[in-house]
Amino acid sequence: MAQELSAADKAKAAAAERSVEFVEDGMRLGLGTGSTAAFMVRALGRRIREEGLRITGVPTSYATGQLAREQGIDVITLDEAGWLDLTIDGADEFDPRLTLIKGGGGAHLQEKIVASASSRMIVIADAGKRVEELGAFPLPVEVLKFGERASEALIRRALTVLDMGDAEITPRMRGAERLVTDEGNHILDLHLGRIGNPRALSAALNQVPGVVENGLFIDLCDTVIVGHEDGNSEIVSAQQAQPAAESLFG
Ligand SMILES: O=C(CO)[C@H](O)[C@H](O)COP(=O)(O)O
Repeated sequence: MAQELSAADKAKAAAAERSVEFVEDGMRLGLGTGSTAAFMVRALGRRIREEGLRITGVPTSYATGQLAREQGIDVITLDEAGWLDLTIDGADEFDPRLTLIKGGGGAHLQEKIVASASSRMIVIADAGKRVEELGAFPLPVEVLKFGERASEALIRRALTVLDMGDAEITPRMRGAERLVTDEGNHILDLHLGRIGNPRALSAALNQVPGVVENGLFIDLCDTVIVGHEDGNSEIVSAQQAQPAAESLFG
């Protein structure tokens, strides 16, 4: 017997189900990571089994890759795909410009590379992820293990220059151990409260030697599908959206 979904999962499932309506036969897809993205991967699996949908998928984490294979998706690497038609992923926060904080699941590095190699990025989220200003959710920064304390000190200096010097910085843990990302790195979470200028912050963080990537996604997402607990979903478009692939260098 199918298990009854919690209210929160109903909202995630509603967004995920709507998102796979954007998927067409033959597409090369970026497959996001997290609990909402997992609903999307399962919904794709259903379309493959029921409609014979043919797609190839590039997962953004080891976990998503495993689930995608179980669902019958033809999994390839990003380098094999070369270019992606669409990436569908979750997010931890999105603001009215559809700037995102991602990386709650520790996968934002691969997620950002995949989204940046896609013609389009659609985010699926429950309504609780919608904010007027980013920053209540801690901003993940992936750092090399080598010289991590030195990198953290420079991150602190960058935050101070940007008037956020008081922010707490905490190491991402998994139980009693440091979380190690799929790329073998650590994550530092920045507890900022509010991020006045995401672009300046992202640029400053990525200047620090040892920082691999931060969890701000700027001008990458053009559409958010918000799922609601009653099973309905709503499409939110950015006022000034750019195709994902054009956002970095025009
Ligand atoms: O960025 C992510 C993983 O790195 C996730 O997409 C984000 O954390 C949202 O996860 P969930 O759908 O479980 O709330």
